[in-house]
Amino acid sequence: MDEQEEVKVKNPWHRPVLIFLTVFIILGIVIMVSISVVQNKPLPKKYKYGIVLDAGSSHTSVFIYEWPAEKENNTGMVRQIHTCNVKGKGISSYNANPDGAGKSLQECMVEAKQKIPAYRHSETPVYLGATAGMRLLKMEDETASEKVLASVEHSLKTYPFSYQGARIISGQEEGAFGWITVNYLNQNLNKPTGTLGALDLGGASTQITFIPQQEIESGDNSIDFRLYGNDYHLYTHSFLCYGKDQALKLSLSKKLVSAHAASKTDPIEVRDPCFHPGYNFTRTVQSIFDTPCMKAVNISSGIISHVGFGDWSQCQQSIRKVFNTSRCAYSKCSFNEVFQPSVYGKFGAFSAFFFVMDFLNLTSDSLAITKQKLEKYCSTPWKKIVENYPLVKEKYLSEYCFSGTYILTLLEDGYNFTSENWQDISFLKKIKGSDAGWTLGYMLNLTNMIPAEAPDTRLMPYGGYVTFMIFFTLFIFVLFLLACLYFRQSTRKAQKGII
Ligand SMILES: Nc1ncnc2c1ncn2[C@@H]1O[C@H](COP(=O)(O)OP(=O)(O)O)[C@@H](O)[C@H]1O
Ligand SMILES: [Ca+2]
Repeated sequence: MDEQEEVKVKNPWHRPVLIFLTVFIILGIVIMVSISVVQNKPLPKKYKYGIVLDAGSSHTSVFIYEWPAEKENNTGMVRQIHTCNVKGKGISSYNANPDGAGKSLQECMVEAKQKIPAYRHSETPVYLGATAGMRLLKMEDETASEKVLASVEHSLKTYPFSYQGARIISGQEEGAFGWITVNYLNQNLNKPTGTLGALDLGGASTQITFIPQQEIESGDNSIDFRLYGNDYHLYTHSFLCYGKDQALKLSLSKKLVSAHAASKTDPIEVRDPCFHPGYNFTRTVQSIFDTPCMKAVNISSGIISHVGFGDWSQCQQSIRKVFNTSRCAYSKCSFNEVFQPSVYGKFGAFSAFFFVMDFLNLTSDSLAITKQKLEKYCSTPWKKIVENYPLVKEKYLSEYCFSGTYILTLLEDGYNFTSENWQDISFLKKIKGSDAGWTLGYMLNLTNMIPAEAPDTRLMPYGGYVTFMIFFTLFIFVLFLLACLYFRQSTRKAQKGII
C-alpha cells in the first residue's frame, strides 16, 4: 500500500459513502429549515379598506370595511369597522336642491378619512348605491334623479379615495347582495351547510331572497351565482312601494278615500286602527300622495285629521287591502301577481324588520304570542306610550303599531310564512359585528373578492405539513445513525490496519 492510499483508509472522511451521507444530511436540514420558514412566516398585519354608501329612501349610511391584505379571497375575512349615519333625510329628498345631496355626505366622508390610514386612501374604493327612494324619484322626475346622482358623484370625487361610481341599484341586486352578505358573514358559502334566506324591509321597498326547493317559473326572479366552487340558484323579488313608509302611505290613502266619501267635514277626519287611541295628528293630503306609488285622487280638503283608535285586528284588515292576492298566473304567488315558490329554510330578517320587531320585543316569540303582544301594544293609549318611551323619536314611536302589524301581514299573507315556520325567521341587525344589508355583498362582488372557485391557501394543508415534517425528521435521524455507525466501523478498520 503506498502512502497516499494508506491515508485514505485511515481517514474515514475520505470514503465516498460517508461524503454522500453528509451531503444528504446537510441538504435535508436546509430543506427542512426552508420549508418551516416559508410555512410559519409571520403574516404581516396589513389591512385593506373599502367604503360603501347606502343611499336609502329615508337616510344614507356610510360603511367602512377592512380585511387582511393577503387574505382577501378567503370567506368571512371582511369586517365592518365603522358606520356613519349621514344627518338629514335620504338623497332622494334633495330633488329640489340637488347640491345639498352631495354636501350632506361631507361629515361622514371626513370621518372616513380619519378612520382609514392615509397610506391606503388612494387605493380604497368608494361606491355609492342608491335604493328605492331614488328608483321612485327616477320614475317621477328623471332629470332631478340625475342631478342628485351628479351631485353626490362630484362630492365623493373630492376625497382622496378611489371613486368607483354612484348609481341606482336594481331591486334584484339589492335582494341578491343582501343574501350574499348574510351568507358570507355566516361563512355558509364554502361549506355544504344550508344557506340563510334574506328578508330586507326598507322605507320604500322590501326584498325576499332564498334558495327555493322548486323551479323558478319567472325569469325576472331568478339569479345564478358560482361562489367558492358552488352553484347557487336564487329566487329574489323586490317590491317597490312596499317598504314600510310607502306602505303606510298606501294604507292611509285608502282610509282617506273612504273617509272622504263618507264625510265632507274639513279637515277630513281619518280614523285609523293602526295608531294608538288618543293619537291625533294633522297631515296634509299632499304628504300622503307625494309619491309615484299611488294615483292622485281628487280630495276636496288639503288637510286631514289623523285620529288613532288602536285596534290590531281592524288594522290588519286594513293592511291586507294593500296586497292584491286575487290573481296569479303561476303555480304560486306572493301578491300583486308576483311568482314566489314556497318559503324554504331559515331566514334572516334585517333592516326595518329588525328595528321594529326589536323595539316591540317580538324577536323570539311564536306567531300566536307575537299577535297577542302586538294587539295589547296597539290598544295602549298614545299618552302612555309617550310616557313609557320618552327618548324615542315621536315619528317612529307613533308608527310602531302600524309597522309591526304590516310586518306580520307581509310575512304571513304576503310571503306565506305560517305559524309552523315562523320561528325559522331570525330578526337580526348584525352578524359578527357587521350590519346585515346589501352593502357588503355589493362591495365583495365589485372588488371580485368572492372567487367562483375555492382559492388555494397554504403550500400544503396543515395536516400534510405536520406529517411531512415528522417523516422527514425521522428520515434524517436514520441517515445520521447510519453515518455514525459507518464512521465507527471505518475508524475501527483503520485502527486495526495500523496495528
Ligand atoms: N330605529 C328605527 N326604528 C324604526 N324604523 C327605523 C329605525 N331606523 C330606521 N328605520 C326605518 O328603516 C327603514 C330604512 O329604509 P331605507 O334603507 O332608508 O329605505 P330603502 O331601503 O327602501 O331605500 C326606514 O323606513 C326607516 O324609517
Ligand atoms: Ca335599505
